[in-house]
Amino acid sequence: MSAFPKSTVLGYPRIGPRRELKRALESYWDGRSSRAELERTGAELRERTWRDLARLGLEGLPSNTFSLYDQVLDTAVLLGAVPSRYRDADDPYFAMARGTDGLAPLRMTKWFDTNYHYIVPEIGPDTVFKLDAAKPLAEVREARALGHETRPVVVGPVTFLLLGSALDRLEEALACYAELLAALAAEGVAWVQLDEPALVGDRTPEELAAVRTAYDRLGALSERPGLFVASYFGDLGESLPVLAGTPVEAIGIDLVRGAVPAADLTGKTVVAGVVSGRDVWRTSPERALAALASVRASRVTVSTSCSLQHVPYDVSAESDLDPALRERLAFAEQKVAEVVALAATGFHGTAPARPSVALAGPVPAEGRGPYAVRAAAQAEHLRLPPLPITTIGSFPQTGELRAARAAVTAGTLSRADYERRVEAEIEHVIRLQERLGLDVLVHGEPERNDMVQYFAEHLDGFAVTKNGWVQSYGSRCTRPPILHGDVGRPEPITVRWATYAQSLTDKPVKGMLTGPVTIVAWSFVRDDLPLRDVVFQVADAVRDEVRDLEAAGVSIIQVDEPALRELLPLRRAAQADYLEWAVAAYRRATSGASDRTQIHTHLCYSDADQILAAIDGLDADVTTIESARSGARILGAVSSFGRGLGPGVYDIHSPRVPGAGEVEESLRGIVGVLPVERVWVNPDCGLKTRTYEEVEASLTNVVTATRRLRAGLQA
Ligand code: MET
Ligand SMILES: [Zn+2]
Repeated sequence: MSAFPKSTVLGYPRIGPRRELKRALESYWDGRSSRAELERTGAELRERTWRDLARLGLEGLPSNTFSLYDQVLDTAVLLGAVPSRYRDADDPYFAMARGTDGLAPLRMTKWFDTNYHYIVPEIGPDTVFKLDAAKPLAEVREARALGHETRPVVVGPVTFLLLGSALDRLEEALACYAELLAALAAEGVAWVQLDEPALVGDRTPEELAAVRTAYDRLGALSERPGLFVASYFGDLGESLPVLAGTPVEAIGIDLVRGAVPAADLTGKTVVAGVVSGRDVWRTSPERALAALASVRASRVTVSTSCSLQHVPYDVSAESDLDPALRERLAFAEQKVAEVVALAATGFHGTAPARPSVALAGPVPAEGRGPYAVRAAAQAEHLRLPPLPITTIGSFPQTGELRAARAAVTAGTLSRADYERRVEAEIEHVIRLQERLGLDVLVHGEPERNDMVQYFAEHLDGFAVTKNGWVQSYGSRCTRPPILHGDVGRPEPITVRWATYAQSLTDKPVKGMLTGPVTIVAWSFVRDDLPLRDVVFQVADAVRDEVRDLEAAGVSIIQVDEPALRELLPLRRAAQADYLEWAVAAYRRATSGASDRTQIHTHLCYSDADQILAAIDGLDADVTTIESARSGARILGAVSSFGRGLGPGVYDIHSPRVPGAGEVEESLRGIVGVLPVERVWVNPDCGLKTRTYEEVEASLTNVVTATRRLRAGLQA
């Protein structure tokens, strides 16, 4: 077996430096281009990545890190775990990812504690595991034709099965992995990378036994490449001795989030993740070298802490950033260069001084009364019908609006003209909601490029990038702001749009804000202060905005926290502390409102099950929460909250329009579990990714269904 290369990365961004993949996907989905054209874009992006990594001097190039949608979905296809209902679709792969007219997509959720979303494998009694190794083999051959030997990367069996809640199918899955390893060996592949991020979470004895079985079994195969099991996003903990006891030759350890293991790993190669794949800061060479020098193993390879898919491509594309800030930054290209540079040294260095720790300011006194008092004051003031209908905030972001924003940046459209367009859009959205018969209206968020970036652009302490895109799911990308200094709110941000919208209608208009945890979770955050203190600084800025909205006459204010679950530490031991300060931050942001002001919060994407007590602790008057896409599992759990609840009645991630009957059924399910007087009717999430046509049809059906239920209530 050849030695593991001295430098590598666990994965690389794939959306394209100018989001080429996004454009190619959307064009294919819209029927403007063929599958062959899409494949061509994919091939160009792969070629470019391998060329760049080789040019930077990286030794170990990964392959199969490219994906047309998601690497977990690719693994499902690899193992034959394609539910039969998708097999006859025109394009089964995208039917699973996005749904079709007649088929709902597979469930999607967040990849560990990142803002990347993967497609949840559906493994049921009908699943027949059967290897289809076409994709990894094709990428190995494609790279070879370009002059690169590569290490295919595949999600490992334990993580894949845990994500699909099917660890009991280990034997069948292992048979496929064994066949895959044989096929790769026959292809002349020297190393394969099996990603097992699930091993950094708390694992039961049964799960640890599965790790042992899996890697003993795969390790015992006679015809196979070297096995590199990559962990990331934290410490391996109790999984490390188990893995170390199997015949795998190389183990990947995240030395940014986790500590250098005390264990002696002589006999193994340790692929040491010392360059962070989760932030945008330059690596401290002293800290990295100190970590590298203290690993006890037969061989140490320098690597990133996880795939670089979570960071943007290249700092040098950011000419507008303050040079002093730019100096501190490293995106994917710069991080590869750091890996190469570290590998070229002899791993000698000293530990750096610890960063100084700032204390959070005093927590503002709680201003709000108990829920019963608030609810009475709000009911009196708002006079809403039973089952009030609302939306989550955003309406479709039209191409015209995006073009207008680009024109302002380019200097070809004046700010005043742009603001008139935003107002016209707000008026359109208000009229549409009135016509459809919604009860609590929104202004539609047309002025926001993104729910976090927009606030970052208006707060001190943040910088925004031009090209710093990171894939969120499929073709969707976000451009996380960079929180690099102390946060402050120099002036009101949303008040003028909210009051303009309210001036157009007699129905209440909700003010829409992004919560402190979400703003921080979806930004790249300074690493010289404890996260909690950074979040509290943001919370104080949101608190100022809540106060100003209220003073301007806005009587419902929604503070979104879709990322509350995302920052939850993967290890249980650290979770309570996080949840305590996250909830405190939310209350700090919202508790300046009077009892008469109704505070809403919104959560989505996440498996909320683990953080229910914290969601309850937010003490929002109304909680709207994704429910339709995740199969309404959440209902029973939230029924104890005792305040307003809006479980989503339809999935907004798919272009499919739900029928009125379907919405009615889902609503009946909801009022079967929750007291009807507390139920709100709303979609799973905001509507910005949909078209007006879809939105109008869907909301029409939502109103029809709600009216049928209301009629039943009166009868
Ligand atoms: C990801 S949660 C989105 C909430 C936001 N208010 C919207 O409607 O788009
Ligand atoms: Zn949402």
